[in-house]
Amino acid sequence: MANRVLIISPDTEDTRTLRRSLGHARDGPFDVESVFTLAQGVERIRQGGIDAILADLTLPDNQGLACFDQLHAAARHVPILTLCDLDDEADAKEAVQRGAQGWLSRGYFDNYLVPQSLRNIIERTKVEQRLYVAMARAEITLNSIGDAVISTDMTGCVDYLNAAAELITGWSRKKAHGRPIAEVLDIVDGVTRRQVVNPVEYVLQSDRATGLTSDAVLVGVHGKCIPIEDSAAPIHDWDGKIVGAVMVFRDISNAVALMSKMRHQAQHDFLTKLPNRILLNDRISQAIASARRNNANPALLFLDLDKFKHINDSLGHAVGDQLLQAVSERLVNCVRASDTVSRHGGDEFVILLADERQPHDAALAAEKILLALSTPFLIEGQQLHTSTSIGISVFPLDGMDAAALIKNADTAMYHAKEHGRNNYQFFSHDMNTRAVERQLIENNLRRALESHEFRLHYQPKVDLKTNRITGVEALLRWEHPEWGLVLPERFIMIAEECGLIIPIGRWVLNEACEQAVRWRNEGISPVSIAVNVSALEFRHRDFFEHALAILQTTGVDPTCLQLELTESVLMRDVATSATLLAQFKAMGVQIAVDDFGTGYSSLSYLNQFPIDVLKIDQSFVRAIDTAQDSDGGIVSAVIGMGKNLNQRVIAEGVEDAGQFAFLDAHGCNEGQGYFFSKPVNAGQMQAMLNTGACI
Ligand SMILES: Nc1nc2c(ncn2[C@@H]2O[C@H](COP(=O)(O)O[C@H]3[C@@H](O)[C@H](n4cnc5c(=O)[nH]c(N)nc54)O[C@@H]3COP(=O)(O)O)[C@@H](O)[C@H]2O)c(=O)[nH]1
Repeated sequence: MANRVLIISPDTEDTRTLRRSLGHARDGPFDVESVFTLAQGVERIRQGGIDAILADLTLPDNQGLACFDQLHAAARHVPILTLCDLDDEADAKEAVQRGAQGWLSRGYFDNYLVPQSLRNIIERTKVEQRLYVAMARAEITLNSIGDAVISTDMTGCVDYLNAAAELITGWSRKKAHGRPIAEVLDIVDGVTRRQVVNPVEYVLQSDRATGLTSDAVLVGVHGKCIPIEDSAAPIHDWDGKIVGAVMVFRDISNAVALMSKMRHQAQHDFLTKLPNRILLNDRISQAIASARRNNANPALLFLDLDKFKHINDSLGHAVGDQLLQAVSERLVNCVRASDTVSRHGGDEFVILLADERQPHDAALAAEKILLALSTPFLIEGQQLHTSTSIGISVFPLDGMDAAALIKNADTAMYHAKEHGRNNYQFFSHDMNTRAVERQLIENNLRRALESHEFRLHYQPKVDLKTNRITGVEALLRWEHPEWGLVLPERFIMIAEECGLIIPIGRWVLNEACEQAVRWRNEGISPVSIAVNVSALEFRHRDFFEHALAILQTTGVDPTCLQLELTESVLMRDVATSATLLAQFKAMGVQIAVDDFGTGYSSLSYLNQFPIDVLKIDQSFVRAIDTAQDSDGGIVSAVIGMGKNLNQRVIAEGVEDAGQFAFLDAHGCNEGQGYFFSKPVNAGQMQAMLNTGACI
């Protein structure tokens, strides 16, 4: 279809010339219309269909630039060429500044140039129109999509953001414009939270498209962290030269949440929400790997609810399900957060005690569980009683991997069932015996104090030169009504582990002080009584206050009391030990280091403590005259050290005349051991004290 040109001119000659030249144009004629005034021109433009305008700016109803402005306002998207005299082109030039496409000089309306010029400007306008539409389409599309788009120039400064990018980053297009991309897109690693290289920077440097590492997190302007997924690509100009980069990214919070939900579902039991077998296996493998590094003994507890089937069958599955949920809750409350309670299926649960150091800890956990499940469950208004049988396997003794440990804990659980249910059994026979023995002792210890089953025996310490008794060591004995005399080796450690050593230790100190007073009242000259103090007692916050109270109430002379502490007890917290010892020392209480030589104390630290006595451990005394220490080098070294530090040295465990002679010859002050006397009861000790020598 021919292009339609509107001529607006009062000059009929100009109009005729132009009509002729346009009507006979070589590439096809134009449809030409003409009007005389601006008002007529504006009216025609409004009707539409005009492709180009040739306008004289000297019209009867308006002239010059004002005339052009009005015309341009009416025909914003129609190209205009103005007509002017050759010697009066100023307005025509200014009109170009205001939007005209050019001008034609009167008298030079060339038959070839005029149509050619009109065709050019009409074509250019059409191209611009198409470009405008394309840009508008792109803009609308970019602002309608959910993906965020951001582009930069070659310096990495932002020059465009779509609506989604504004929403995710929190930056408006206006504020972001010209800012460095790393400022607008602060991207960190989702796991380490460390800054990652912005993909746009990579693209600008490499001229290559790239994707972001997985786990990328965008930190928005208000610090909100949004997991994102993105890709970035270079923008090239016509010559293929890189001029910037564009990055497309999207908020994947929902996908991440969904994925984590699916992962959780795949690894957890639907009913109880506990970890399932898959997750348990994974945790066991992790615990084993860490146990190899840390020398730990993770343990597995395999639980089967006793008579659960009966409850399920008689009261229905809904009640059974609720019972399983309630049991799960109690189990979780019985263990540490670092342990894993899992449901193995049905009424079976497996618990991983991840960083157990001693198999005994597994027994304690099992007891706690038995106790927790012994309280009835209240479900749908009914009281339900259940119990559990527990099998225990311990790494590495009972298995080197998850499968073996689970299998053996399961086997042990069957033994527990055979033992009458509601109990636990270790897979290993030895451990079972030890656990049972330990439990038995702990249970009996708990009532031993109230039942007055403890006694003190005394062993004399003897001056090696004079053979006179210099003092006694109080040694605890337990007279069990059925087992007879129980030695401390069998129960002291258990008492420490369950905390009973605190009341027992207080009883020992009180009894020793009362005995010293009883002997004094019997007319025996004051004798030094040594009492063993364990780590837990020494560290107890009230240890000093209690000891002071005992000294005051019994009325014993503090200089007659000696506290025996091992090196390891002293070294555990040097500063606290020094302070505490200084307090005792200020009262006149004597301090002895027991089992000297078996610990790892630093001599410079030891020097900080107000020590009166060093007790050479029996193992060194025993080694005299044996292949281990044929010349008694260790013993004589300790004796020499004690002398230099002005401390008395007592040799423990002296059993024969050879040891006695050696110690005496090397200047050891005192000795203690079966060579002089075994520990004896208070009456027998009193008889010796009466004579001053061992009988
Ligand atoms: N915290 C407390 N610990 C206590 C208390 N009473 C004792 N103990 C500690 O228990 C360990 C074992 O004590 P016991 O069975 O009484 O053995 C002592 C002596 O009977 C034994 N001994 C003494 N002479 C000889 C000897 O010639 N040969 C030989 N084989 N054994 C001998 O040595 C034990 C004394 O050891 P020590 O305390 O190191 O002087 C023991 O570690 C006690 O400390 C208590 O009330 N509280």
